[in-house]
Amino acid sequence: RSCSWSEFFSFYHTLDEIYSWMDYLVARHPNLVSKIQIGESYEKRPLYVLKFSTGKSRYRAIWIDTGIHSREWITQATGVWIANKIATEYGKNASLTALLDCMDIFLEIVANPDGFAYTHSRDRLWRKTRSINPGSLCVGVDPNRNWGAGFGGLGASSNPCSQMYHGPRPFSENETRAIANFILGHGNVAAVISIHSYSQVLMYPYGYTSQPAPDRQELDALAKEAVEALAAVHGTRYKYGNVFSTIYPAGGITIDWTYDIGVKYSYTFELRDTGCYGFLLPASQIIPTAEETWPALMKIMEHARDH
Ligand SMILES: O=C(O)[C@H](Cc1ccccc1)CC(O)(O)C[N+](=O)[O-]
Ligand SMILES: [Zn+2]
Repeated sequence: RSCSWSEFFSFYHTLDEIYSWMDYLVARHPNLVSKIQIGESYEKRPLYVLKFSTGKSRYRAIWIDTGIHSREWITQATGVWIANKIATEYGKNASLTALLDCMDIFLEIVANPDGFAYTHSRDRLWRKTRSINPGSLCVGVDPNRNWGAGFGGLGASSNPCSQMYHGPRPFSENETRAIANFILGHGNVAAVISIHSYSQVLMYPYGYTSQPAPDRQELDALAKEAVEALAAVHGTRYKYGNVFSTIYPAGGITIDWTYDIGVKYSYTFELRDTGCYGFLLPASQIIPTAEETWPALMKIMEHARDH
């Protein structure tokens, strides 16, 4: 039985299957795709990032991460589909080709591999990293509260047993520190898109304060365009707005830190659904979810290229 790739994208996969597939993609598209390691997890797993680049020089870059919360399986699956989409449509799709002719894309599909492995082996609903908290029986830090912007503020907990435990200090986690160091080291990242699930929302800064972001007008207008492009595919409706007022206050989040270091186009997606299945979204919804997310991503990436 030949296993067609569309079948591959229709299923959730283990960490090893995704890492092997990354190597397959690189081997199949050696002039466009390469794999870099930005660090290692607490349990010493490699943190791999796929680089999509046509340029010899270092173009301005777009960063996309999926799976930073390990239980949000639709996000890693969407990351796999996005990687394949970029690799197979470069040279065919005019707008993607135009984008890659002057931008690089960096995609970290499994941003929390220790947690992801744990969702397969022990606890499907594990969210945090798997680092040991000294003096506590509770394991892990919330990697979306561990960033150095509004760290330890609203919407984060100092209790290691909490799902929103911010950790002992900013960037205490290998997994967040590796991304931050990569973005700072690259020095030319124009957009950061951190993909979560669920609740069907597209958000921009801030989460740590109710103060409006200086660029909120532009970020809001772009979010509106993006969710309209998303809805046009399968009719899925997203809300959009700043984190603080759209969902809840949250200090120490990825996009507040990237925005505050100067990455204007910092966004977070909360993919399907709105609570019917939640984190246990059926695999039958992987391809439809990825298909509708793609035009929204393209809107943000093209805008970042042009501004
Ligand atoms: O609380 C979170 O970190 C996200 C919501 C969010 C996402 C980005 C920035 C601030 C908050 C919700 C979720 O994706 O983690 C789903 N959940 O609550 O488990
Ligand atoms: Zn999340």
